[in-house]
Amino acid sequence: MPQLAFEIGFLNQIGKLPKPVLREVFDAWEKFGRLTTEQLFRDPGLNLEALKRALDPRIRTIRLGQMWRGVVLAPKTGDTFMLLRVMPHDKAIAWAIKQKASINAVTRAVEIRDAATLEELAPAYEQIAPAPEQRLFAKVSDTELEALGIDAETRRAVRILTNQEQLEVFAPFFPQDQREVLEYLAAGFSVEEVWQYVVTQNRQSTSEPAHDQDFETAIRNTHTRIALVSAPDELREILGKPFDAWRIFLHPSQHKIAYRPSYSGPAQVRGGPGTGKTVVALHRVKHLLEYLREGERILLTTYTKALVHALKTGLAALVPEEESRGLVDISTVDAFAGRVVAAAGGAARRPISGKDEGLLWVEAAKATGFPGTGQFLAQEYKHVILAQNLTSLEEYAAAERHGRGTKIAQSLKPQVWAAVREFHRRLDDGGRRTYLQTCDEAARLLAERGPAYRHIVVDEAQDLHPAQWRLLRAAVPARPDDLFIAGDPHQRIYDSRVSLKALGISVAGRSTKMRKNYRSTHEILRWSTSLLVGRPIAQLEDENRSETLLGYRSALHGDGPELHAAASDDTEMAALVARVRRWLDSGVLPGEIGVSSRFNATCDAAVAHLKAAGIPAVRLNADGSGEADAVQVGTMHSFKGLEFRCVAVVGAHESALPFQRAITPVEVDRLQHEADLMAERCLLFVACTRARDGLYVSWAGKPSTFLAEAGLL
Ligand SMILES: Nc1ncnc2c1ncn2[C@@H]1O[C@H](COP(=O)(O)OP(=O)(O)OP(=O)(O)O)[C@@H](O)[C@H]1O
Repeated sequence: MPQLAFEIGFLNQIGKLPKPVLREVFDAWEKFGRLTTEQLFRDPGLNLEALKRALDPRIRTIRLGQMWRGVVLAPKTGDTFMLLRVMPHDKAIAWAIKQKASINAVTRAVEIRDAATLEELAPAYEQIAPAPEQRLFAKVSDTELEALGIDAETRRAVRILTNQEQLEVFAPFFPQDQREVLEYLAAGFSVEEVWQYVVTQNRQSTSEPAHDQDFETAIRNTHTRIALVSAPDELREILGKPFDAWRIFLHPSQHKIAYRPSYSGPAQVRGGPGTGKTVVALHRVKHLLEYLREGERILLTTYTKALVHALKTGLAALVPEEESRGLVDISTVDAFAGRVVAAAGGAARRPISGKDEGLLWVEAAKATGFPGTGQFLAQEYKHVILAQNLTSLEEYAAAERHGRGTKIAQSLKPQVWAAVREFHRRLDDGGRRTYLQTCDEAARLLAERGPAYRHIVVDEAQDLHPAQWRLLRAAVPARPDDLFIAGDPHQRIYDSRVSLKALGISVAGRSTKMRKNYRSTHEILRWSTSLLVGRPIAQLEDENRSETLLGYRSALHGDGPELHAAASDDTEMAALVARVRRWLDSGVLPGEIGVSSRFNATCDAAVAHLKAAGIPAVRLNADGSGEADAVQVGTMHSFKGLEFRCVAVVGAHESALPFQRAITPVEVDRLQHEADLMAERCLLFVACTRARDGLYVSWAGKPSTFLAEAGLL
């Protein structure tokens, strides 16, 4: 029976297509399932039309109402058709006649290339190309390229390219699997690495097509880009939830990590923003649920409440069975700690806010006559005393102060310790406790009473403090598949420096890096990445090693970020309103727009201005819930882990980023000063990388120095 499969190019369009056109797609899909191949070709409603000037006679169009057409691959043999794109009539024809379909000889998957555009581009670049040995792929032989699936037609274009920028021009037109190979090679990976990271991933479990026209087999081999839908409800769900493409296509490299039967100990998945770490973490939970024994439970945990909300929604979509999901607790690490302490009947103590904690340190310093600042004490407490779980002056006196930039005399340590005791006393008197103290106590309780979970899956792991890691370590027995950790040190925005290795959590041999971004367009990504390029970022597993964004890339293309320099706060807000209105006018829904700023006050102002202009807008609740069909406005911290179709980053002025009050003065601690600056830079990076299709960055007066330093102005 014939069938209409869906190619990722079409799936990525779904969110932007008018609803009536999607209904037409649904009807067409049904028709493919109902008629014979012969009837399909003769059906006047469908009009499976061959195109006169088509480069590839197999590429045809189908009617989707009066104005729209679907571009379809109609192979000569077999009865599986493939919908590639949906466009208005003229555009569809213009696009369709330029495309060619082929089967990759190595991955055995179907690929589509814009052969006409490649032909058009090549001569101009050939004319300006330097000597062959100076070109981009000069060091890779034809045999090697062929072994990686680069066919002769692509090689002709490849041999002209001189640099990365030129590859970017050609890339969208290359066949998909081949494009990925070329991008990896250009990023400096060896032929062997590309084979391992890319080719073997894309050719998993494939059957050999019988001949070079056997598209039937090749379509079924193309797990990463083609969805075969068997039930109407399944298709309704796909068409109704445009951003859930990941549920259909877990890339093989993601699948391999998420569904590996077992890891012999803690495992880690890392990668830049939007590489699918959260998606992989959710799939890992699904996998672990399959094998969970009676009485066992899973903890899925992260840093912020907003992300907990997103994880709950994501897991509900992936694991529809409520009973199964009931075996997973989803909460922040702090909330988990609170539950452990409460369950043990510990005295109820209110958590103290960061601001009040700072004040308490100032008071403790004053009361004990400590000669330094409250800020120094707070950081010494967090990064040395709590981080290493030091419980006596003797332990503190003997401890290493790794990562601290100020030396302190041995003779001063008793004074530090006296201030710490005073701080504790004041907390006790007020019936208060810091979040990290609660984690510390919970870890101790679990160490006495035994672990609470069989598996723990951690998302956004880069921001957890050693005390939180100790809690997680105590909450799960050291067995295979105990901890699954997803994180990205480039997005470290809270001041926690952790080396998993130093905490006894070794992921050696079980750490995988993902490099392909599925969220943002290449243009947004390249711009945002400039903020961090060349700046050393410590790895999560071992702080003495650096993480890089080498090979990090996106296959999506679109507009680059739009920058706006305003003269005043008011004109900046007026420009924001105008920008949001343009997004809305182009069909973006209010809930698909995020507005982010460094400060709460700027967020409030943005909400007020948007509302005054009649645009629904809400502050993003700490728990991530809230009105779904309004523009979501939140601080950069609260945007962590989330994503929006369009993002406006406002208030990116010199006085806001970096925010001087968040930066420890050099004289208090040099290393801390640098770490704080980096966290502010990462904050801007996090905010910008939440955007899928549209990014807008504005400031009033002078722009943030981060923008100029990164060459982005
Ligand atoms: N294989 C895939 N195919 C298509 N889309 C994908 C795939 N994997 C992930 N995505 C989509 O990419 C986006 C980013 O995924 P996800 O949030 O898991 O990334 P992340 O690495 O956790 O990002 P961040 O670190 O920035 O929070 C999501 O919209 C997700 O649905």
